Amino acid sequence: MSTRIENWPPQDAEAVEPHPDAPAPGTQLGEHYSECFGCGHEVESGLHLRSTVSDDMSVVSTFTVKKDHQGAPGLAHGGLLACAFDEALGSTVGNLLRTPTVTARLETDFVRPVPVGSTLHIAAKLDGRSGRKTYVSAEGRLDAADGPVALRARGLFVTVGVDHFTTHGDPDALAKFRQTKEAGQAEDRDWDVNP
Ligand SMILES: CCCCCCCC/C=C\CCCCCCCC(=O)SCCNC(=O)CCNC(=O)[C@H](O)C(C)(C)COP(=O)(O)OP(=O)(O)OC[C@H]1O[C@@H](n2cnc3c(N)ncnc32)[C@H](O)[C@@H]1OP(=O)(O)O
Repeated sequence: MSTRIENWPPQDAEAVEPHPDAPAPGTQLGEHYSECFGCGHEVESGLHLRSTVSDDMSVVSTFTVKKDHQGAPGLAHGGLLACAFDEALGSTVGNLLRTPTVTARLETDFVRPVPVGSTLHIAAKLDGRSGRKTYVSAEGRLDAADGPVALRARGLFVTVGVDHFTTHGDPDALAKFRQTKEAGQAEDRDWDVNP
């Protein structure tokens, strides 16, 4: 299952269309869950990614590297950087296609070191879709939208039903997720498949 996807997107992928009710370019996306390590405000040492729709097919996110995110002294841990890309790519798919998806595959190329204190500007775009599979890729630049490229990533996200979360997730956490939504604390989430 884990063979590298050589052609990106693969030949069977079709052009992807954003959902008719996808948030418009310029919309700032809220956290999708307050306890999410990637974007949730309740996770003190989390990544606190903040994302904005840039066009029909793209979302830009920022992530500022803190001391808690170190691997080597003064430098971001690679796994955390991959996590930031997982969040940025997943948020792009989830918000522009308005469907629940999970990461099936994530490839990350680390191009240059990312120091503590720097801000990664991650530009992610939808590349194609084939059935339940959505292909999405991103570049992360240091300290500015046109700064030097520090990482590149590609992700395959698979659309799942709500049963994925109800079967495998924690009921209390799901209840909290729903309450957050009902209280309007996260972005509008009128998903096609609604938990
Ligand atoms: C109630 C909540 C609602 C949520 C809605 C909120 C949305 C918020 C909006 C936005 C924010 C989102 C931000 C989140 C960001 C972070 C996301 C994560 O980190 S997710 C956690 C990590 N990922 C997992 O835990 C998956 C674990 N894996 C699985 O559960 C399964 O393997 C799954 C679902 C991925 C696939 O299992 P199958 O049984 O459903 O389907 P099969 O047939 O195996 O795969 C479907 C197709 O995908 C291909 N595929 C699957 N895995 C592949 C791989 N590794 N490489 C290549 N192809 C793969 C297969 O070959 C197949 O392709 P063919 O349709 O036959 O052409």
